Amino acid sequence: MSPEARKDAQSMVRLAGLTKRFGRNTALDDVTLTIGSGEVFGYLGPNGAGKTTTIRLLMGMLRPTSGTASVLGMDTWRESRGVHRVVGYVPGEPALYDRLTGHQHVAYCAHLRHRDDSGRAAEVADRLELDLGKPARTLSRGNRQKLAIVLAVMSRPRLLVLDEPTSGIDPLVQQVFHSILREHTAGGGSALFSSHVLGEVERVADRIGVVRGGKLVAVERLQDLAARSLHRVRARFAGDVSVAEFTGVPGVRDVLVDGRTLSCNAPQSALDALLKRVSAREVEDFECSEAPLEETFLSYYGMDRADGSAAPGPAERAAGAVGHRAG
Ligand SMILES: Nc1ncnc2c1ncn2[C@@H]1O[C@H](COP(=O)(O)OP(=O)(O)OP(=O)(O)O)[C@@H](O)[C@H]1O
Repeated sequence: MSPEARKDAQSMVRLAGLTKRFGRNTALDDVTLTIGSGEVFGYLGPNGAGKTTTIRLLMGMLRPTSGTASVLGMDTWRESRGVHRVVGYVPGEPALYDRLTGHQHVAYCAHLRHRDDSGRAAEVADRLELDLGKPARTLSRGNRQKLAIVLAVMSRPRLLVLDEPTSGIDPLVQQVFHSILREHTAGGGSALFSSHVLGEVERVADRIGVVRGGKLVAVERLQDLAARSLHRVRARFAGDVSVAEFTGVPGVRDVLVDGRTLSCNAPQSALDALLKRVSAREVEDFECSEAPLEETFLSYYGMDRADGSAAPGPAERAAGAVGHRAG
């Protein structure tokens, strides 16, 4: 085995210069990334960024224009059958057979894989509070999503490919899903978890990657993002202040001044310098609180908000200024 092939077999997923064009539209542009054993990789990007294209390339449903995608050293296009044996896939819109019940879906998938996973399927369905006795056409969106999760995890795959798997599922059941995912990684399994918001992946991802316009613009460990967690600073002064008084402080971002009030975001490392600037003026009111991780993320990467609205302008300008390209 060549050193390159050995490296491939060690990493669960390996994307190398992966590019997909549809006519003149480049949906995915030179993406290079590895996902290791036991790792959950949160794959984030706004609508149309290239997440689903990446997943379809990974599942061998699309042929790369250039570059390669492999799972456990198997090329996802040329060796897709081998790849499908080790991957569990939860699509964004699960394709189910309307007339078949959950049990019948389980039996059908078990038949395709030549193995009986019905015990494991029943256990997962029970934990997700899903009734496997009902035909798919009678299931709500959230329950269809649960059935797709059961079908993906029941064979204990090495890799889970999850396309916004918890959309439509209530928060308590999402927690159950997260514990199923943790058990999967504790056993050495990996997951690629795609979403358009950090909130969906932040409790389970080890690393996050941000894709935008087909390019992987940043890859970062979630704990490093947490370490750079921003504080929201608000101050009201006795007289008018100017933006210029606060913009020069390294690390301070999203500075807004409205007459006598200042609002900005700052990592902990910038607080001392910022406070010295603030206290150079007469302060009437002051507030400093740690921002939720989602806000730190929005500020650095300019992603969509959970409610679908765009991130503010300064965040957009700062996007890509931190983090690093995937290697
Ligand atoms: N089969 C196709 N033919 C032509 N263009 C396509 C095709 N599939 C995807 N695209 C284009 O590729 C780009 C990336 O799309 P993709 O579906 O991968 O984005 P996404 O990040 O999954 O978005 P969303 O979050 O909305 O699902 C878009 O510009 C899309 O219009």
